[in-house]
Amino acid sequence: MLPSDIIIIGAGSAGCTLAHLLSDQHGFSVTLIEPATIETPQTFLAPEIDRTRPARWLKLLAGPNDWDYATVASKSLAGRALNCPRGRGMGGSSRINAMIWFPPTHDDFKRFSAAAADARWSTESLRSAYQSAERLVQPEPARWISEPAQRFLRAASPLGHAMAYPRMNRDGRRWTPAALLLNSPGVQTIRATVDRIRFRDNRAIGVELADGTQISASKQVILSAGSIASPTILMRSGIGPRDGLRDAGVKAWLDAPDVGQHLQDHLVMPVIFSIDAGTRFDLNVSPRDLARFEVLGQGPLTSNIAEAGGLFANDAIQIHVTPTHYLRFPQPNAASAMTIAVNATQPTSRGHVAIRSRNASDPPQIDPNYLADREDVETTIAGVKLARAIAMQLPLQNWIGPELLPGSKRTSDEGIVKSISRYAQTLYHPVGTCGLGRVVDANLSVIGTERLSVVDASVFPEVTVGNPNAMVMTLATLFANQIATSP
Ligand SMILES: Cc1cc2nc3c(=O)[nH]c(=O)nc-3n(C[C@H](O)[C@H](O)[C@H](O)COP(=O)(O)OP(=O)(O)OC[C@H]3O[C@@H](n4cnc5c(N)ncnc54)[C@H](O)[C@@H]3O)c2cc1C
Repeated sequence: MLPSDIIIIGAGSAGCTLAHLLSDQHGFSVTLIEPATIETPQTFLAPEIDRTRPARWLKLLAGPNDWDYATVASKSLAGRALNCPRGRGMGGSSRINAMIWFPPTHDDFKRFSAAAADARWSTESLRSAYQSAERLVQPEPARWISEPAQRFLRAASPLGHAMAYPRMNRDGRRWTPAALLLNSPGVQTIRATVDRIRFRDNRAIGVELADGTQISASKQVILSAGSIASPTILMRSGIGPRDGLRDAGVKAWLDAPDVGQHLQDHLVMPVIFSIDAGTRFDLNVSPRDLARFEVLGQGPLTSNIAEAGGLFANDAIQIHVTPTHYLRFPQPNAASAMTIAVNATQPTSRGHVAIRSRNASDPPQIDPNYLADREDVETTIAGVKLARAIAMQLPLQNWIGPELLPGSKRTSDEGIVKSISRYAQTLYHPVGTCGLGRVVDANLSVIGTERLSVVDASVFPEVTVGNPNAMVMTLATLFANQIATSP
């Protein structure tokens, strides 16, 4: 096989966007490497409808489209280990995510600018890259909003910036950046798992797949395997914290202590209220609603569940509202409920990702170190109180039922903390493990190497205030422009 100009590892949000831009707009030949989904006789049939209908996205988790990682057990979470889903297959985490399109804020851009310390990363350049990404995605406004979310929007508007979230959908159906590759003759896709990156001296020359096959690139290798896998591929390639790598049986040729460090994630606490069974959200829709969806792309099946929310308390708290019991839906016996879920937008706790061995099929150690910093606990408590305050506003107050979680008896801060430690969940936004200014420079090149870049959520210097996917695609767009104009 002739080497292409560029190898991209991982066909997720960043990888698909990059492959499209580098090939179709800038004329590079690209080899894109993405593992096949794990299909078993039991899981083979379900995913197609689950992938199409937004309301069924929770059904995709822990199935063939999910790497289905878990975090280490955490003391601050009452000894719980959390599921850590990551998308697998074309589209990556966009393939299984909640589809919320949340434009990065000006403060997000400022944080990236400061970390890059380079004129090409001005807030104006980032905004322009965002606008290009938005033109690719063409996010859709919500096509249907449940009654709980409608009431939330009216109740919460006086208290902050409440909104119905735009979606990464087309005609009311899930859309992922993998669709950008449907007419990309310059992109050759290989369905395989990358084991490691190959080097000549410190210059990346290609990759080795898990089956031992070697593939070469003549110009560049780009790592876009996401916040969990990208640092582990670097580590298996001998780039990472020397001591940690030695313990895993890998000799570090480049001691890079920050690889895998600074893991940051949004931890979400669901505040759950009972609602009347008549307004219960159900996946078993009527034939009429099924037809509405199939023919018009309208109706309850277009709900992404996390329909609305917004930023509150000077952007310190984000809210996601679902017309469901956050912890039980889509189980058929889940109580009729709505959830006002809250999270600190800029958590200060940091964790890490590490490899346990040299074996690519060994799941990594993931420790987000949630709530290690007291400030994150305080902000989450404030979020729970805010959710309760919103539930007391009209038109929710005279409609909503009793609080199920934390429960109206848990009024003290200690009581709320107990509930947070037992019930808080990942909001699925891990970032920062190959951080800009720490592991990669303003070219997104791995510091100490040549012709190797990381472009995905792992390079975020800080997590975005809102949901990160729009920023991931912004980064890919900025990088594609940089590479096309570099000598
Ligand atoms: C359940 C869920 C819900 C979410 N909801 C939202 C939301 O509503 N809005 C939002 O903005 N964000 C959301 N996110 C987060 C968002 O989807 C991610 O931040 C974003 O997709 C990350 O993009 P990425 O390119 O960094 O990584 P990914 O999209 O995860 O792509 C990484 C790719 O690399 C591949 N890969 C991994 N290892 C290897 C290997 N060894 N060899 C080859 N390929 C490999 C993976 O299979 C994957 O396809 C959600 C995430 C999840 C999991």
